Amino acid sequence: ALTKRVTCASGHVTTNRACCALFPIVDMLQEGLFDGNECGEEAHSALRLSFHDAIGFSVHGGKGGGADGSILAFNKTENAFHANGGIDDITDGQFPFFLKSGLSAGDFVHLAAAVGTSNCPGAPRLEFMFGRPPPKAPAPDLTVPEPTDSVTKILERFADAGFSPQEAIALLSSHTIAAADVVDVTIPGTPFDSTAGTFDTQVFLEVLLKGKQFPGNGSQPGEVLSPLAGEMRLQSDFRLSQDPRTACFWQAMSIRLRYSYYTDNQQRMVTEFKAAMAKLQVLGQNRAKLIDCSDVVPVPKPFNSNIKFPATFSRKDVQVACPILPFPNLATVAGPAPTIPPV
Ligand code: HEM
Ligand SMILES: [Ca+2]
Repeated sequence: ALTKRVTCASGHVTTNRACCALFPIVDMLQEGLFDGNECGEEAHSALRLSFHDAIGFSVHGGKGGGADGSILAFNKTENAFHANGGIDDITDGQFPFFLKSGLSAGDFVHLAAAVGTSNCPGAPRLEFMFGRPPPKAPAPDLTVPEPTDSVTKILERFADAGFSPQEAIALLSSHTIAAADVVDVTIPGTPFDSTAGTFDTQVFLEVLLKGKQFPGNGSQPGEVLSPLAGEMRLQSDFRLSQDPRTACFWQAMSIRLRYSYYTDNQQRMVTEFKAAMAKLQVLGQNRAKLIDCSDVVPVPKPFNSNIKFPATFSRKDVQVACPILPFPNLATVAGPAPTIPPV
């Protein structure tokens, strides 16, 4: 089929004239919110915000409106939920741009997430569907998973929102561009992998490595020993990497599968993440009523390198929990064990 092409007054090309209004908003976000196309804290937080907004939904009804921007519009209510600790930074940061944009809160939150993520090399170009109505009410408390939750509780919550265990792991690819401010308040900006500025598969490898220390003020709820100084490992990520229901999905993201359909693990991760995010970002919405404006989302820079064990680590440090997949020897970065700086 021929794709329709429209040239906007700004010179941008898109498939639907309605999308023209979004290009100036994308530019405003890039300059004002993301400090000039950066894969920094605001970009990371915009992605986290889209999850915390959308997951307030149940396929059985009785919860929130899903990907409707309620977390931004009703931030006074939702910020008070324990699982939303630290979210006020990004709702405060986004609010003035939201007001200037003229978009609905749902469109704004999910556009910001797609644009912020595009600043991270290796990320997929996420979809953006345009036209969410304003949110009706805040989501209820206790819809957002906590790092202290059991694997059963986490998988039940994802299933209630319409996601399989494999999709839950795909969504957790997001923790490759992530850091914690409130798990241990003495060390804000402590990343979950050694490359928080790159959307690579490093987090899936590092979560499997033997733990050695806590990065800050001892052991905090939701945290387990991490392999690298300056890095935080969430208890939930670690348990999901080890549980028989999810270990093979986790491990498949971290290694090259020689006989798989995918040419490599990076491609597998971004393909699965993109598909799961496309679903997440329209939860509770009637997709058929939205306009596909994905072509307003910037194209991310590629990441093509092979991931490596951090210096001093090797195959013997991997806590393999999926017996049916091979775990090949990756190269090890040269030099002494690193200390990961805060982001
Ligand atoms: C089992 C489910 C999940 C749990 C328990 C969880 C937990 C957490 C925690 C505790 C933090 C650190 C918050 C802080 O201390 O500042 C965090 C950060 C983050 N999470 Fe998750 N998360 C989950 C799933 C997801 C999903 C599905 C996404 C996106 C699709 C996501 C995206 C992020 C991002 C991007 C950050 C970093 C935010 C920043 O650096 O400012 N998380 N997560
Ligand atoms: Ca990374």
